[in-house]
Amino acid sequence: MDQSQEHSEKVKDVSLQELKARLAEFARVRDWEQYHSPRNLLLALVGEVGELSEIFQWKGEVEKGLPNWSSDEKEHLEEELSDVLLYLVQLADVCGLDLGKAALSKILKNAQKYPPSATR
Ligand SMILES: Nc1ccn([C@H]2C[C@H](O)[C@@H](COP(=O)(O)OP(=O)(O)OP(=O)(O)O)O2)c(=O)n1
Repeated sequence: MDQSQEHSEKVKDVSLQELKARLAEFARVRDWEQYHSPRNLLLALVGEVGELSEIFQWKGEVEKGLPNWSSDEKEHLEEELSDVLLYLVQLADVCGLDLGKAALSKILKNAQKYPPSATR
């Protein structure tokens, strides 16, 4: 079993708090906190959204579950999705916001704005 397989076996669920803490440590030990301003992180996030979009660019519509994609293509997609998530988590953190709490609260607001009966 290689290191990444071993890692994915061990990881059952991942919290935003854990990602936030690990990313803060990653930046701290490299002395990169000085670069991680809200604006810089936002630009990095947008750059990664661009890289994510490139994966789908020119492909036409893609079937859910990606049945025709190679494992390399799926791994590439996992990496770009992760980059977006990791910059998003860092952006919320340096803004002093609790992203998990905010997202749950937004889901509640969305449900009030779009009640199930109104969407049928
Ligand atoms: N100042 C930085 C630089 C990188 N990262 C982390 C967040 C992303 O998960 C990843 C981004 O690294 P790269 O800029 O090397 O981007 P890619 O991984 O997309 O590489 P490439 O652009 O060569 O495909 O590293 C970070 O937290 N802070």
